[in-house]
Amino acid sequence: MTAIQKADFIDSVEAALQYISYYHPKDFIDSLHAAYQREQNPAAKDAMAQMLINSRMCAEGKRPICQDTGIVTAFVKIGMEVQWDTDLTIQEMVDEGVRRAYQSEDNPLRASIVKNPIGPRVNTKDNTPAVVHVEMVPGNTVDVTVAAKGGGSENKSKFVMLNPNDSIVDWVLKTVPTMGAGWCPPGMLGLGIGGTAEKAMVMAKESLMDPIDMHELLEKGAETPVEKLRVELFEKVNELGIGAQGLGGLTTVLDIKINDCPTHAASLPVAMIPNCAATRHAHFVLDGSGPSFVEPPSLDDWPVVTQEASESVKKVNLDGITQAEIESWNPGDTLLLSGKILTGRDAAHKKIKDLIESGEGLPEGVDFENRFIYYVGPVDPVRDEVVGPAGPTTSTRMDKYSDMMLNSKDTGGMGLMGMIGKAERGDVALAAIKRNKSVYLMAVGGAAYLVSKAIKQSKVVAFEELGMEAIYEFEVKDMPVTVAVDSMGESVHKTGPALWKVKIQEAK
Ligand SMILES: O=C(O)C[C@H](O)C(=O)O
Repeated sequence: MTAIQKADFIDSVEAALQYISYYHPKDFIDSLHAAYQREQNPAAKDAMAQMLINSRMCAEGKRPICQDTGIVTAFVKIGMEVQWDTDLTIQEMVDEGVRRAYQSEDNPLRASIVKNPIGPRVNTKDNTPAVVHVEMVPGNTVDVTVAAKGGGSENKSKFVMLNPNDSIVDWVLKTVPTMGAGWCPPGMLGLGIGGTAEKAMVMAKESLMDPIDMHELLEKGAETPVEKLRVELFEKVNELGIGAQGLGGLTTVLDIKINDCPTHAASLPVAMIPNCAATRHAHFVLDGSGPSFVEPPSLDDWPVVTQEASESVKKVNLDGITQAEIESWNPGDTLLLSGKILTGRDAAHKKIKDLIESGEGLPEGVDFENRFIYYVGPVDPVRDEVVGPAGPTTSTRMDKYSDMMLNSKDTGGMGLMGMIGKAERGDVALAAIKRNKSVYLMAVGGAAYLVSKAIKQSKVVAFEELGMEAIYEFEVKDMPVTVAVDSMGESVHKTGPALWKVKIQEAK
């Protein structure tokens, strides 16, 4: 029998979660770098450059790759000959490891978990609880894989119950374009095929814990039905031309992972969960000899990447920006923003809406008129930081507030001039942008530490009780963004993928 000590388990979970917050897996870096070198769309290539530069910065600075330091998922496989020396359950021990990792004084992570999902969605402040999957297996060790899963990619999970003779490929190729870019491609798609609905989803999630090996599979040649499906989906999903950050390009997925298992004769359950540019998972085994810590990588594992200056870079001062200047920007233009911006995301927008509808109005000192909003929930600062990693959240979730925020004050709106976030805007937002001759700018998701270096001042101006979802005022200098929707309502997230899908087809 092997006795596993509570402290060893908790210490190992804490260390692994800290590790994955700032170290990408090497297989991910190698695969992303190869995709970067292949990429022919300058905008997608620049996005991947920012991700790679950010990744190396995080490895050096030991600060989070993404401001969304995720909801923790743990797969715990307990050997049948294991004995526990603990007064806590597996869930309680994992949660204690999460609490310590996310409340670290040296590298604080972001508390992203809210209680009672249907309201009032109060933040739990310590990022617990984790989602824990426990299994009993033969042997005398405890095998643990932990992952930090961002909300942007998790929100794009899909499930379908196909008929036994339906085409999985057809369903995936129809579904992936509906997922937009909120899952921060390039990443991976994890599929769970078979079992029952819930079994398929767990298989899909667990498949994402495997290292990226598509390059090796292509070299070896696909032999089994699963390998053949992986290769077919890999090639055909990339032929969609969605590209990095949904800007259009050659690489949308770096790998396709598939777990499968027996299922009912009448069923073909298929779950698909994307993993994003912040792919974060680590594996360790406890054998009773003490805690198990993942070996830190060498900085030599990271390629040296520099950003090629784009010809269309425009330095922009948002303080005093004019309507004419906004209307001069074209889709795809690269801007370096300086000046003051306000932040706000899901919870803040709901509060603003409630305050307006109740007639109470905005808090003293909060005025969006002629301002820009940045959809972000930052990590708390540490040491001499102004703010922790602060990359964009998915803008699409705020589409329904576009009229409220963009319409002029004399028509009952907030009079906002522009929005900054990531991923595509839906038709409601595009119409509001066009009607108000506003603009939507895109910052790269998955380059949060790099983006934070452009933030020179930060203060909470409203809704402090919302934690990372409060309204902050940032002062930025040379914050890199791309014009994603211009004042005419043209969206690069529509034109880019459509153009590159054709280019890829023509090049075949
Ligand atoms: O929560 C965040 O900061 C980002 C989120 O993961 C998203 O991609 O929308």
